[in-house]
Amino acid sequence: MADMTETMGPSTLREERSKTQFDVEAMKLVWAGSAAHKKVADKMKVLVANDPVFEKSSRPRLDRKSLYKNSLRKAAHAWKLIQDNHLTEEEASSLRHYIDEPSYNDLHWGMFIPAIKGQATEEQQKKWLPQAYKMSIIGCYAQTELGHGSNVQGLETQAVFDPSTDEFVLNSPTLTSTKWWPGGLGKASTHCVTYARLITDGKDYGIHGLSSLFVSPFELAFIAPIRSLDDHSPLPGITVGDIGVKFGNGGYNTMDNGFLRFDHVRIPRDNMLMKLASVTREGKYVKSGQPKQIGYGAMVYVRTTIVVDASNMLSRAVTIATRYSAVRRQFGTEKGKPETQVIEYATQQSRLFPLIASTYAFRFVGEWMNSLYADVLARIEANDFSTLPEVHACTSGLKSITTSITADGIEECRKLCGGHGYACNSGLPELYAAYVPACTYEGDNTILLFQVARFLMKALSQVGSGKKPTGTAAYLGNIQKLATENCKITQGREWLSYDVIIEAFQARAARLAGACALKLSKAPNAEAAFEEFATDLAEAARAHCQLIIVEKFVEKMRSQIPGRGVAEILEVLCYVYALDLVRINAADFLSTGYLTSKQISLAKDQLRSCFKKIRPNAVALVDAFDHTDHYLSSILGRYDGDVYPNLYKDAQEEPLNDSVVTEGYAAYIRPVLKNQLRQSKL
Ligand SMILES: CCCCCCC/C=C/C(=O)SCCNC(=O)CCNC(=O)[C@H](O)C(C)(C)COP(=O)(O)OP(=O)(O)OC[C@H]1O[C@@H](n2cnc3c(N)ncnc32)[C@H](O)[C@@H]1OP(=O)(O)O
Ligand SMILES: Cc1cc2nc3c(=O)[nH]c(=O)nc-3n(C[C@H](O)[C@H](O)[C@H](O)COP(=O)(O)OP(=O)(O)OC[C@H]3O[C@@H](n4cnc5c(N)ncnc54)[C@H](O)[C@@H]3O)c2cc1C
Repeated sequence: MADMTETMGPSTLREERSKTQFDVEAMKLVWAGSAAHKKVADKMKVLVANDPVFEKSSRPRLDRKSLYKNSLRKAAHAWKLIQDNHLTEEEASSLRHYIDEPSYNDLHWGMFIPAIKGQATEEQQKKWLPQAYKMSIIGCYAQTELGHGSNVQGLETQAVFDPSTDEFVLNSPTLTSTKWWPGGLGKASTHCVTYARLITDGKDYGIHGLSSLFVSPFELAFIAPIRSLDDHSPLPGITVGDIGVKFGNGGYNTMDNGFLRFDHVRIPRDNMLMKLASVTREGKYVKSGQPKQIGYGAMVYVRTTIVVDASNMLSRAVTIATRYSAVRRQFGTEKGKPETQVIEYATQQSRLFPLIASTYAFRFVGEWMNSLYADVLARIEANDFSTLPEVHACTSGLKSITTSITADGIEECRKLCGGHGYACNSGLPELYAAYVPACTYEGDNTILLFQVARFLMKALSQVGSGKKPTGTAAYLGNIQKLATENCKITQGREWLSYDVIIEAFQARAARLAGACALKLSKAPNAEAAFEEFATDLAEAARAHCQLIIVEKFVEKMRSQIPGRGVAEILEVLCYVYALDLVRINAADFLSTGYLTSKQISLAKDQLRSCFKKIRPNAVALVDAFDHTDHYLSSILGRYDGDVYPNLYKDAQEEPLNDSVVTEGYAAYIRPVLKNQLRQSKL
């Protein structure tokens, strides 16, 4: 019998690690953001990995009911741990992160509570937040309906004020007004923040296009109790349930995305979240004076967290693909030598290394996004709403770009792992299934690019009237120069300059946006023209967002980065990130006339030379993400590289192999083999 224990995987990864040219421990700190964050993460990842309740490798084999029940068990166990160990908010959130399973908690903590914080008055917060914090109620965020998701103004659920009882009557007047998709709604939540058209004093305050005196173009938020706090049964007038199985095994199926219908359900007037607007005892609608956009605050918050999370999800996929690419060998046998590691192949590197670079790029833009969000919150507290449009554009655009690249990147990593990547035990199919809805939820990624495009068109029109754009749009103030002066480089090495890179991305973004603005300005109907040139506008928005990511990477590089060789290898990654975008978007750079084909060819040469610098550090660069084997849940991505014995072992544990002769043999195989199908009952 062949020796099943000895393989080259572990020694290969040991050798890879010995080639590292930078201090991995220092890089771990850069990745974590601070020593304090790292300490919390280290504690929580170990706590989760060592607790059998959080086992997850069997997930792809579980049927929906078992999967869901098991996720409820995990959520309950997590809550017990949080209470027993008096975990801080940061620790609790990190614990949930490492449990790595979509659950009602995501919506309760991620949207229900933020919506209350953002849209309830102080009095209302005092009433609802303590209950939510101690989880004596479980909440979700019920905005989307069967008929409308992107078009928030098209929502149909009604909240009609009845002054005779001082109550709102919530109603779902049509099939399409059924709330559809909210996570946690299907089976777990006792309450929801729901969005409805306010009708009071005979006027519909949700309908667009009436006299602006009466119209709030925003649906208003209400807290609706939906299940009994005694026995969890739906309350009178409530029809609620789960919408059914979703994409992939495991994946997002641990979540109870739900449907909900209101049949004239009465809630107290005070359940309307009244920070933005209120309804008086007499039924008079009163605006608070805060900008209407505050009503979309929960979305801004969640989009920020999604940007921050993208690097994490991509880091998992690239860790698996990088380690496995080092372990996997195909072709190239020289006498007496092992076959070539697939990571040596140029095409493998050109697909994999830019994804490692994107992971770091998204990490740094996520860090910046967090600070931008904290800044806008502080300003709003001080009644300064001036940066809200920019923050909305940034969260929308970066959510769109980072989730699209991450979802595609996870799938690319699966392909980089060949056949074994397709097996669930690679961890990649489930990661993709759980992640890919991020391209749709919290705003479809195309729709969100249009928000950026509108912001850019507005900024450009202000430039036209002499106003200087600020923040991420500041470069548009320089559009005259950016639109006329082309790139001057003649040598490949000149590409390795942050100024050259930033100017190239600014010029491309400014030229694309400028061309759109010109087309719109010539059109008789601005809205129709926006639709006609929507594809160009989305391209301009994408270019603007890529510029932001490049700029934030460069900003990081211009800060102090301690640790032997850390700044040096990050610099290479920064160039890989930017130059690969030049390669992918060569058509933009050429068509806008900023670069020549020769300059693009020089950029590709530099990219290739950067890959050579990444190669000896590739495994260490993903080790720096510091993921536990539990969190990765991937045989291909094991830290020790011991892939083949574990793939073999896992196959032995496959339930189909419980019986040597399969259960269906007598009924369905034997009759075929024996030509007895006509006599047998199927
Ligand atoms: C913790 C992680 C948990 C993850 C789990 C996630 C589970 C998923 C949850 C969900 O999916 S919840 C549902 C989310 N739904 C959406 O995202 C819907 C997408 N649609 C929209 O956001 C909006 O409808 C729209 C596309 C932005 C269009 O808005 P609207 O129809 O009102 O028209 P506009 O005229 O375009 O906008 C008016 C005005 O408001 C500004 N604005 C729009 N959104 C925001 C915002 N979020 N913040 C600030 N400002 C906003 C917009 O720029 C316009 O401004 P002006 O041009 O008038 O100045
Ligand atoms: C897993 C998951 C979890 C979710 N959780 C929640 C939740 O907790 N709470 C909640 O309220 N909602 C939730 N949602 C709903 C989600 O927010 C919406 O599905 C999302 O906003 C997209 O809206 P839509 O489904 O209406 O897409 P649609 O708008 O119908 O999009 C369909 C297609 O049409 C295109 N399109 C639409 N309008 C335009 C236009 N004007 N111009 C060009 N193209 C256009 C889109 O780009 C897309 O390609 C969840 C969804 C999913 C998948």
